[in-house]
Amino acid sequence: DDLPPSCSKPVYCDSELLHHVQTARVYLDSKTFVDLQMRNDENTTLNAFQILLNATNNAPTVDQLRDFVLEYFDESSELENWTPEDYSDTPDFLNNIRDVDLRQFAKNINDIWPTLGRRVKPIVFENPDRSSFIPVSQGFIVPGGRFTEIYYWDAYWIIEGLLISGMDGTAKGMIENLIELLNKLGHIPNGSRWYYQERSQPPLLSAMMMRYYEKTKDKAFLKEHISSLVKEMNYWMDTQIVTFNKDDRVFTLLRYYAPSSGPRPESYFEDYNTAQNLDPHQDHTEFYIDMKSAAESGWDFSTRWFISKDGDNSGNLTNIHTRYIVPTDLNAIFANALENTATFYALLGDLRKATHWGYLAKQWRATIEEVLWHQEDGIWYDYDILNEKHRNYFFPSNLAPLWMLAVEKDKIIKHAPRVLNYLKHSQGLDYPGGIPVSLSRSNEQWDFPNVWPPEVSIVINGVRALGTKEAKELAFHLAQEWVRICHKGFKEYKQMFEKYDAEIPGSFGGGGEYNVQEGFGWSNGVVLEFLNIYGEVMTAYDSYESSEKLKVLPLKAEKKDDKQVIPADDNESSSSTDCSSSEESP
Ligand SMILES: OC[C@H]1O[C@H](O[C@H]2O[C@H](CO)[C@@H](O)[C@H](O)[C@H]2O)[C@H](O)[C@@H](O)[C@@H]1O
Repeated sequence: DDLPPSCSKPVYCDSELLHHVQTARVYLDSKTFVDLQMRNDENTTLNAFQILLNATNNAPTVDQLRDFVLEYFDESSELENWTPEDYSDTPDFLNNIRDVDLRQFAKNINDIWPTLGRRVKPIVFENPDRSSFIPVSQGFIVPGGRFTEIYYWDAYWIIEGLLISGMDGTAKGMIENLIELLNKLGHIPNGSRWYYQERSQPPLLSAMMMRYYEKTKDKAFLKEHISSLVKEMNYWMDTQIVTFNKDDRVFTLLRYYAPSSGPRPESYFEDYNTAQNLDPHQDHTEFYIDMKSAAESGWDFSTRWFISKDGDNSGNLTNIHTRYIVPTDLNAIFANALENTATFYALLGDLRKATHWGYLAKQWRATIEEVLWHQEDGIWYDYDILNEKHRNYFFPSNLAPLWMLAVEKDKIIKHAPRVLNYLKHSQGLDYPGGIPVSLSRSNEQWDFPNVWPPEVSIVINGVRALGTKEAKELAFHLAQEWVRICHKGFKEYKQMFEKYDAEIPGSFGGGGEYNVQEGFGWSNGVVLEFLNIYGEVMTAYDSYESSEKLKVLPLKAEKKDDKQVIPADDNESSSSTDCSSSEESP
């Protein structure tokens, strides 16, 4: 076929070497091999492997493969630990958290940042062809565990947390790295590894820039990078656009689509084996594209991307058809990015361009309303363009148009009671361990019972955006529940996890193709986000003891106008707090 391989580095993406090492399961986690550095240049490595193939009649044993890998690859990391210069163990925001236990929890989370700080070793810049790491100039915060590189959409929640911790320079460096990757590859890859080259992740770059600008008012930085932000928007419009029918009308929106040949290199064994279970009429290349497109969504993997013969979400990975699903979150993020671009141009004084992007943003919001809004259920759903119907399943991403303010203000007011009603009856709020990412128990990691912190953030900020008293109370309640769940887990395991278990409060999630990871960038960002918004009124416990503690702790900083403080029914301390609210962008 004419498709490019997963990347332009054969050792890591497209070679007999990759195929043999990964299918022989030399390492239990497929990512381990593609993260190794070569001791020699690429040709020397590939030629040496060819000699081994010739000597073994193309069938090297696992031991021979293991010996080869040990001889030609090096397990040392491309990265060195890095303590960000702007890290402080006593950041100001701690003073705004009234509850003593939560204040300590926030401090513990803040203290995790330096443990996740990394920068690329100078040797990788000197020998960039010996590694799968795409070097970047600034230090950065990694998600944690096996994820020792930059991840595109993780960076959004990490940056939110960094800004709260007063680490504006580190947040800026994270954005600079993403822009460096964008300018090198023409788009931002899934992560800073070559094997992620041919796919991206949810396009949150401009939202990151907006968060950074709101905090710092750094117009010079905006001016320097506005053309890169536009470049990214054009990349998505050039490559991911899809035209489809709904109710005999033609619409255009974005979908995830990541065409390249072969299995995902970092999960080669898993994809290759799943492909052996495809029906004889199913095309392996198409299957690999849909797997990579799902990875591009960040939801790898989920029944969200399954379309069975009956047009529902049943089945397994062999039913994956990501490219035929128009996602709520992707289009909401994109509408927000269009609006941000308009705002940025207005700030920079270019009103002609501001008008152009603002017009596109309005169009995108109108299409979201026409295509994704489900009139009877009162919520936004993904749309199946194969079967021309909504995918009426509960996902936190159903709230993404609100989170990203991709809904016109008058529509928000109109929809608010129905959205709240939908949520209450969705069963998505019925679990003690948080809001599950779906209600389908599929054993995939982006399905029940897993709770993913960024999705919790999407729901809660989506509910906040509804703006009614009832919505504000629900948002506070959900945020407090979530912080308490993470606090419980932290006390028990001394860890923040990448995902949690909706059925067991504070416990980690599972399923999918790798063990649960600790660290964890976005989980830390989301807890800090809620403590920053509600720190004055949120409590770690309902007990008398903690409300007593709460009363005696003085607040150092004055109450800020830009915080939305919600009195909660179950929180007596909040009854004396003034209620203020403001329209905040997401
Ligand atoms: O190695 C398997 C997959 O791992 C990543 O996905 C998961 O971790 C990412 C980092 O936290 C996160 O962004 C993603 O949402 C998770 O599902 C990677 O992004 C995938 O592309 C990769 O195949």
